[in-house]
Amino acid sequence: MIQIRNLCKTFNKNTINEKQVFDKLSLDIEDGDFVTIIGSNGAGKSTLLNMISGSLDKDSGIINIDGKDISDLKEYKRSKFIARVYQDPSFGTSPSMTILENLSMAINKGNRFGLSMGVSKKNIEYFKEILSELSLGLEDQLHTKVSLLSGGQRQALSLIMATIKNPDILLLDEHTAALDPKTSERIIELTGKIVEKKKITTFMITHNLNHAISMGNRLLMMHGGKVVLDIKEDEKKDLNIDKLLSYFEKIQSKDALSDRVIFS
Ligand SMILES: Nc1ncnc2c1ncn2[C@@H]1O[C@H](COP(=O)(O)OP(=O)(O)OP(=O)(O)O)[C@@H](O)[C@H]1O
Repeated sequence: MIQIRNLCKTFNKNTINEKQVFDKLSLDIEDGDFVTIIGSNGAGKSTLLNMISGSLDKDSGIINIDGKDISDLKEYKRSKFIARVYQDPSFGTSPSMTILENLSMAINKGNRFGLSMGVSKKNIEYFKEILSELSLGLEDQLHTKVSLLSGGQRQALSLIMATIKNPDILLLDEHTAALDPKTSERIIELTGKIVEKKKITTFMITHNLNHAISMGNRLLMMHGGKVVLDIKEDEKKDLNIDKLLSYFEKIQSKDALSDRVIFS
């Protein structure tokens, strides 16, 4: 279980650019939850994932995972159990290396041995098996440099690399936003399959409301550094775009109302 308690984060403190993103944010996530996160620009979605992954330090607060506070643990230590896929397909892979080398590196992550240890005959067979499930023909291109792959192929590879060692937590930050609609659907489908098979606790930021509704068992809407909507299980199954848009409108009208109060 992930317990976030009283998380505070302000960028550029005591400067003209000071920006408070979180003021005592608290959130509980159950093991195996697949949480989709939506919200306006600047709502704090990426900052939340950055603080869970450790790429950003907290100001104060606690991030407990299975009862242990990890909020002071360095990012590289957290990466043993937290995996991440970014919006840019080039982030998760090494373009100058081959598919085989990338996968070998991923399967060796955290080991003290060089990547050659991962290039065993057994692993090659395993890599071919997982790649063939993608139906992208990558299993026959093990020696192809990743820089020659399309964005969708690279993102599929990034997902496989991120999850090959069965992380406890998977952070997806708009990981299909840079892909064309058809490829985006394929990567979403692959995401669903991997998460279901490996039972990984997953956070997926998306601006695609269809994906936010169709994927996962829980939906969070963030606004101004707060979780303003938290829809779980059965309620989420009943959700549709119209309902979600009406929630958005309510929140925006609340904002307009508070602006009016401030300026009146
Ligand atoms: N490294 C940083 N330095 C200064 N301000 C930052 C930094 N990272 C984020 N912010 C600010 O914090 C706020 C939240 O940003 P964040 O990227 O978390 O929003 P988001 O909900 O992911 O938005 P988007 O949908 O646009 O990606 C924004 O106002 C942003 O400008």
